[in-house]
Amino acid sequence: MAQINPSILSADFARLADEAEAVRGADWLHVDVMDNHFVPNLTLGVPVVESLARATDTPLDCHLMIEQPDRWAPQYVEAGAGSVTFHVEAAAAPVRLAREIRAKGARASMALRPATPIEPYEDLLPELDMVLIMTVEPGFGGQAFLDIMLPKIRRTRELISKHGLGLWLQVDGGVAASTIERCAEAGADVFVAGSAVYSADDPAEAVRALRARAEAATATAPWACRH
Ligand SMILES: O=C(CO)[C@H](O)[C@H](O)COP(=O)(O)O
Repeated sequence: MAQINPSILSADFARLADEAEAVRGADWLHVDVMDNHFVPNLTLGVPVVESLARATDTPLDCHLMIEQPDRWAPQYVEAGAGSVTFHVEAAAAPVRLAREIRAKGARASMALRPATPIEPYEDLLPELDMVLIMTVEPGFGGQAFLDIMLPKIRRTRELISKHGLGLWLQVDGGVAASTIERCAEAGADVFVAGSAVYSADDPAEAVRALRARAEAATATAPWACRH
């Protein structure tokens, strides 16, 4: 089943509880944590995640675009995140970090910037619950989808299948009605969408429409019935 995770980067930060409610029916709420070091933008931190976790029933998928994720990621699990994604480019000890996130009770996920290949990290896959392939340079919403990431999505899906793993494959950046089918056909099954959801008149309906497109595109894919 395709999962749609609206990114609150495109939401009104003064009304986060209402904006979470506006996408009721979404699989997860994608929370972009940026530190103005790993990426040139600054968003929110642990206290906001704690408040948001109390304010919504939708599980939180925290994407840490920060330096020193080894130090900070466990705190996001304690704050209530159900899934925590760290960037492998920033992690000092990714295996230890993934194990710590899982041991604390959350799903562990590794993100790759557009210029980072998946192949060097093949041996890490069994330690993870999800891989996030960035389809824009991380830092800002509303950017154009990078088509040149499609081969990396395909390659990552091949490696997941080769190892017989059930981990999810998430894409983030420029995901919209015009791009989601290509991502799904390439092997993605979890889709982050910010502007495409929050700029819609009815964000909950935008989530349903994106999910229908992704599911139609992957109906015949053998990996698409894992969850
Ligand atoms: O991680 C991100 C940016 O670094 C955002 O989640 C992403 O860009 C979503 O926004 P949009 O769907 O508008 O591209």
